[in-house]
Amino acid sequence: MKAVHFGAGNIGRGFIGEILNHNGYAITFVDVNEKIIEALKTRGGYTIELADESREQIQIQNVTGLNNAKEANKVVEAIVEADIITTAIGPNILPRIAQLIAEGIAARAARKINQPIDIIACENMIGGSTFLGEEVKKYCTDTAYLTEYVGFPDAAVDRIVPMQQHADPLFVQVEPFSEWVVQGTACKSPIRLEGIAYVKDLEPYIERKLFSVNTGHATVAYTGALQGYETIDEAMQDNLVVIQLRSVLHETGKLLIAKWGFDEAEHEKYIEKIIGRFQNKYISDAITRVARTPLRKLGNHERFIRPMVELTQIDEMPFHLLETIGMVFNYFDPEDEQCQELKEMILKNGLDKIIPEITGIDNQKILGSIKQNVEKYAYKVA
Ligand SMILES: NC(=O)C1=CN([C@@H]2O[C@H](COP(=O)(O)OP(=O)(O)OC[C@H]3O[C@@H](n4cnc5c(N)ncnc54)[C@H](O)[C@@H]3O)[C@@H](O)[C@H]2O)C=CC1
Ligand SMILES: O=P(O)(O)OC[C@H]1O[C@](O)(CO)[C@@H](O)[C@@H]1O
Repeated sequence: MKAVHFGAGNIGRGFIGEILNHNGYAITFVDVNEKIIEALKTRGGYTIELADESREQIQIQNVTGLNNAKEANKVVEAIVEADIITTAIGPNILPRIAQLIAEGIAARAARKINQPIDIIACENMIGGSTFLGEEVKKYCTDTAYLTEYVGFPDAAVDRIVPMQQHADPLFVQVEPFSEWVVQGTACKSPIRLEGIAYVKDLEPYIERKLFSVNTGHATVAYTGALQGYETIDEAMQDNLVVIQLRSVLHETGKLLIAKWGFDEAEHEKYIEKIIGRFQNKYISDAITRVARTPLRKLGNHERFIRPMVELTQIDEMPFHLLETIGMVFNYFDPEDEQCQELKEMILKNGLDKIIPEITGIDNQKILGSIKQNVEKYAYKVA
């Protein structure tokens, strides 16, 4: 059994690789990072370590790598031979790999491969695989083959894998918790992997994960940055940060319970578990990683804007989410291109123009509340 996985980064090696390998797959990782790809090619394996007191190590074997910038033809061949394709590359990068995936699918069609295949995007994003499917379709001439034999089931992937700084470029330390949920009804292949929960309706799961784990983690990052911290563990020792986190999670919790009928007591436990995960003393996670690409995180369907807007639609005013949104607009990491872009947009066009542009909101009352909070936290952009 063969898998092709795009993105040999933290979650790719630290979680997707583990599940695929556990199910007996030989994995071809596809990435543009030459150092990682070379190491995968020469060593054919790597180590995952659990970030808890056990420090348990899991050996991943039977892997190799391909550099899509230099070995596109080989990637096409790997897609022809694959039984499953996965990605963990970043939502913004998905359109950049769509053409190559389309070429691989065209090659499968030309060789009359009638074994259906699923392509699962494991990104922090609602509808990630569906989005990738639409991008791939733009490059497909034989859309009938695509429709019949290729599935793009959406997925929610949950495991905190921080930035890795080890002498071994492949070694990856991960939190012990993990969860991978896939929309089973959208699968074209009969393959079912151990370690993946296949569900009929993914929406409640992806929203619960994105609006709790990711909204929460990002809240810690932006509130922590405001307080001058550099790591999540530092920030989590500050009561003000934890109070903001808990308040935001109770706001999104209210929405999730009202919208999807999650049990209130169970959701409370879910929130507390997440807070415990952020407090993991065996992980030191950079605020810059969790707060990265703020323009993307301010998008209409993303972790802050969507729950905030939906809460207003059920007559709730999410003051804490609005505060965090104010902080995101003011967050600045000189190494992050999107921070630079956001800062330039604010300085050049002003808040009244850019807030609706970035968030996709047209409700004047909500726009006014956002502006108020951006101004309240205007500590860097001035
Ligand atoms: N790290 C985490 O804890 C989790 C991350 N995710 C999601 O997984 C995705 C990846 O995140 P990470 O693994 O943290 O990021 P990462 O930066 O560690 O990995 C991304 C990989 O994609 C590669 N890449 C970038 N552009 C490429 C291109 N054009 N072609 C081929 N490869 C390319 C990079 O070289 C890198 O190795 C994101 O969408 C993130 O939201 C989801 C759940 C957990
Ligand atoms: O900014 P992105 O790409 O969503 O990735 C960062 C996120 O990944 C995670 O580590 C796991 O989902 C979160 O805790 C964090 O918010």
